Amino acid sequence: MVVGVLALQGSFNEHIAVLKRLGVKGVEVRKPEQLLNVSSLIIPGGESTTMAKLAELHNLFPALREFVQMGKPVWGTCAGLIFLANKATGQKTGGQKLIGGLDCTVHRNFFGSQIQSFETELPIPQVVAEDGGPPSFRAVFIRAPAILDVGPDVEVLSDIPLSAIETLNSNPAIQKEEESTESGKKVIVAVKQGNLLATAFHPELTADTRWHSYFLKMVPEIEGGTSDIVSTSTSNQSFGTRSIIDFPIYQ
Ligand SMILES: NC(=O)CC[C@H](N)C(=O)O
Repeated sequence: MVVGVLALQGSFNEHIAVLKRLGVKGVEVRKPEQLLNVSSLIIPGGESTTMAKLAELHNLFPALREFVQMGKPVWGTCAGLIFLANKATGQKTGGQKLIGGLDCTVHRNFFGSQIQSFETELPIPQVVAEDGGPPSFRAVFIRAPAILDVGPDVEVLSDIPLSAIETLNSNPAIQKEEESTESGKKVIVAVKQGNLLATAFHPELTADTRWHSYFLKMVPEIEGGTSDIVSTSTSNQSFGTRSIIDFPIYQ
């Protein structure tokens, strides 16, 4: 099995390059039938409105929604996060089509325009951290969205204090959010909900592969993925031949 990367637009090459560095084959997905050949999917950053139009053109929405609903691991980065959200605000007039499945409201371009893009160090979530690795990761936000609220099944992995982003104080969306956020003035930038992972930042643009490794652990078919589950199993079956329902991670 290989990891699919939606390759309509955006930073799909960069994701494929990181997968390659981790010894995993990433393949470009542009047509619905190509989803049948992949175990999981990364939806890259880019421009979610354009991506939605291209997905519509290629008749990808039914297959993408089915892929999500089947419980296959899907990771959306930035525009990919918007694409996976159940609800988006800050959209262009007329809205945009979303795959949905991720129970959250995402605000497009939350941190401002392209020139207000920024990088910052954020603490690495415990589940993503690796032994001996640095305690933080470089989070690259490019005209990024932020998650404003999440449903009960959504686990928050990372958030960011609005006060940390000085240049953004002039952004009306942030000011509004600062007023409405009760304590700590934070917005959410990374979440997990079952088979879905979403990040507002771009790990594929850094040398730190820990977010990709974390996603790969959600993909049982990959050699090395969920290895702790396999090693504690009493089964002698080889990793690659076990059925998906044998893996507790899918429950
Ligand atoms: N880096 C990105 O993916 C930017 C996302 C873009 N602002 C959008 O709304 O789609």
